Amino acid sequence: MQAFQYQDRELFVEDVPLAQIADTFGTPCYVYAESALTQAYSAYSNAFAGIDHLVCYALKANSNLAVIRHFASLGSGFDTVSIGEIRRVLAAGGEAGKIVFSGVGKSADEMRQALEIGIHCFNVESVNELERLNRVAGEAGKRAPISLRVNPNVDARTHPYISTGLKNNKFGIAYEQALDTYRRAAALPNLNVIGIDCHIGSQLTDATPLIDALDRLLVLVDQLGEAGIRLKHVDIGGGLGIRYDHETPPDVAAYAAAIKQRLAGRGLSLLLEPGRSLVGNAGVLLTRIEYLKQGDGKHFAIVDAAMNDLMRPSYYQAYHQIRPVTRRDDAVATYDVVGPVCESSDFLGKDRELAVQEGDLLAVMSAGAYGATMSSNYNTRPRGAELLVSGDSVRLVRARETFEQLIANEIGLLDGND
Ligand SMILES: Cc1ncc(COP(=O)(O)O)c(C=O)c1O
Ligand SMILES: N[C@@H](CCCC[NH3+])C(=O)O
Repeated sequence: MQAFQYQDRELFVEDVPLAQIADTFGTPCYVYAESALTQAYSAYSNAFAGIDHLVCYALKANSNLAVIRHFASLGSGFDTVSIGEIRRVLAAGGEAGKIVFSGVGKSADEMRQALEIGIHCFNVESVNELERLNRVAGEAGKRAPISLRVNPNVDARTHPYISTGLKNNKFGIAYEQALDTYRRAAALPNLNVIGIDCHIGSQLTDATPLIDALDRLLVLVDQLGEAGIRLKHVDIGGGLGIRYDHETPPDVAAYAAAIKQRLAGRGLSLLLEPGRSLVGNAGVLLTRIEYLKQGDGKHFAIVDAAMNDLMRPSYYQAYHQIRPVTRRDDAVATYDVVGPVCESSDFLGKDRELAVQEGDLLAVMSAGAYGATMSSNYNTRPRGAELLVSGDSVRLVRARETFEQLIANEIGLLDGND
């Protein structure tokens, strides 16, 4: 079932008209469909059934506690990139033993806390990080479970800002240095070498580079085995794309089949770190048109959401479909849909054919991933509310920020600290 669809002229989320949500909770707001979260997760768990695997949802895509809790209830693990994200997982009821901790810049304090919490694995990205983790673990009287994030030097063929697996990217350990680095890791007393991982980029619309990357990791796994270093798992990261416009993203089942074939008989368990493909099409950004404006040769629909709410269009020139919440028969015109922020790059969509009037609601589609999590308070704009819909029930899962919250860390300091 499609989670967002028209019934007559009204766009619904599951069984609820989006217009009703806007009236009750105001705009802008993010609206998530629980059925779409479940469906996306099930696509992975069904496709990988039969092999030892753990889906570690990358919560940088959407870290709302209710979303995390839902995935935890489905059995998910979590890929995290800060102690803050780890604490979110715990706050939402996720299991510490199913958390992997990625990222190039883990601080000693983050390591200490993650060791105390007892996460499943540190995905280590450099030799210096390895040595720091060994020291911190020794001081804490622990042994840190580690995987090395290897940079397989594979071109993910995606937007350069979200490509991470080429040798000129900051991520991971260079492929040629991986064997040596594993030998060093195995010799450090406070580390327990359990895995290998990679993540080559995001919004991949062809799975071939992901499979190529896995093949390259498996060559290393074999070489490590010959050197007496036996790994328990391979973690192939995230990256599967979604349909924003006319893309045909890789089918999870076909992707799984290719992976299963390569892992057969190896005795390795599999970790995956999907983010976007679990949440992207489960959310929309709901916004209301404040003004229609006729420029010199341009029509603008000025809405109450902006680049601070959804930065993907201005940051990556990313395309999101924009749909009217109530369809009209009025004449269609071509609009740039823009926000109130004081930047020319503040747009949500360009040259969109819409039949709209002032006061109408628009739904910016496919906004469940890297929407709310990348939002900011630029122009002192409070972040909007977030709602989670299941059938005909609507739950407020993040309240709209208030002005008082925005200035809270400044107000007491206004007259200086002396
Ligand atoms: C280490 C790591 N794992 C997983 C992901 C999730 O990627 P995606 O949302 O493309 O599935 C990311 C983000 O790109 C990442 O950096
Ligand atoms: N933020 C990016 C994805 C980056 C993933 C993080 N490694 C996006 O919106 O597409």
